[in-house]
Amino acid sequence: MEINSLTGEFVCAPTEHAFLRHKQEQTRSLLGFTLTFCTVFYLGFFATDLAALGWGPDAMILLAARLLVGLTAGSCAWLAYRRALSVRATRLAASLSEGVALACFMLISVLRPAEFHWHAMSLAIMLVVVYLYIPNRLRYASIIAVVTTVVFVFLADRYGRFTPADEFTMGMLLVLVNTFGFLAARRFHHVSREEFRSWSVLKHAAERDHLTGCFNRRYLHDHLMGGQWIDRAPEANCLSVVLCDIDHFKLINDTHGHGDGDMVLRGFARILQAAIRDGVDSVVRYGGEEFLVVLPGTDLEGGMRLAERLRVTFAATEVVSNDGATRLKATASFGVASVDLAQFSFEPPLRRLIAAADELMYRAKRNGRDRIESLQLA
Ligand SMILES: Nc1nc2c(ncn2[C@@H]2O[C@H](COP(=O)(O)OP(=O)(O)OP(=O)(O)O)[C@@H](O)[C@H]2O)c(=O)[nH]1
Repeated sequence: MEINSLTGEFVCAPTEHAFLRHKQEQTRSLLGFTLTFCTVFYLGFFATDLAALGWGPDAMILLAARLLVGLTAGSCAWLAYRRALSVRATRLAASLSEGVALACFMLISVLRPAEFHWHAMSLAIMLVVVYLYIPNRLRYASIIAVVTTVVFVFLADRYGRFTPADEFTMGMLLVLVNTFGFLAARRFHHVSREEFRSWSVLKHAAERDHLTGCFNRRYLHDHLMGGQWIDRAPEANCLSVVLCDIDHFKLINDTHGHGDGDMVLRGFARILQAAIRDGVDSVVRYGGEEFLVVLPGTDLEGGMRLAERLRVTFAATEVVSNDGATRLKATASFGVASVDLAQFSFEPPLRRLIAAADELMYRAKRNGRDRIESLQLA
């Protein structure tokens, strides 16, 4: 999870995407709040246009410009609050509001040329808001801020009444604001990603089994038992589970040692994880050498097909021992239970399915091991 020191983003695109999705709710509400705040102030500052220009055609032009900013930023704020905007749409709303507000600011500066000193200070404050308060990608915020600064300096040179010393001071001020804004924003992006990295490590440690990388019992109880498996397949009309247990595992431990036993466990877990659908199915280390596979949207036939594939693959797989000298082979027994969710009145179904699959798995053991027993729950 490396972070790019210039952009403040994760180098790995899927990690960056996961981070943005994780933060999206917070980003949307921050965007809504900041744009509302900016809209109120932008409109309120019409009072300064009146003070400078009085009621007249120029003041009316600026009123129209300020209303346009209010309309754009206000609509984007409303969308951010009310609609589940995507990451891309949120950035577009931020960039659009910034672009319109800064373009109107240029118009204000040109129509009030006597106050370019004040405009330079106002621009400095607006750039801080662009870099730090309106949530946007750092590279977009930087481009908007730098382009605005260049246009403003050009207009100040053309319409402002500056001495060369004033012009130099204003240029230095704007360079300072852009540099400070960029560095502070980059630091903020970096820190929030570091937080996400720590959170991900803790989450992984809390939910996963250290030896095999499969989900642990805590995850099963906290996330799957409560019915959250449905989030992974909202359209599912059936649910299956496969409970699998390595045969005579104690013998492997006793013959080859716990280290080699661990290698067999890891090898089995790898086969299970490679066989499931990413983001839909879950593999849980249920006990010592017992694993549970939860399959939302898979019927009994699908569950049995998967179990057969797992059985054959594991039986054919040789696990190399820790010292590389021995090739270990093992088999596993499987219990497959399935339920048609439309016909099932017991809540929650997963608990019942696991109990049934456990019974079936022990039946497979009694009937000779390296086999599958299955049942459709009525
Ligand atoms: N190496 C290793 N062994 C474990 C781990 N967790 C549990 N075990 C061992 O797994 C073995 C399970 O043995 P049993 O429950 O008797 O089952 P079995 O020998 O597989 O026999 P059947 O299930 O009836 O085929 C025990 O010896 C446990 O000590 C682990 O993380 N690593």
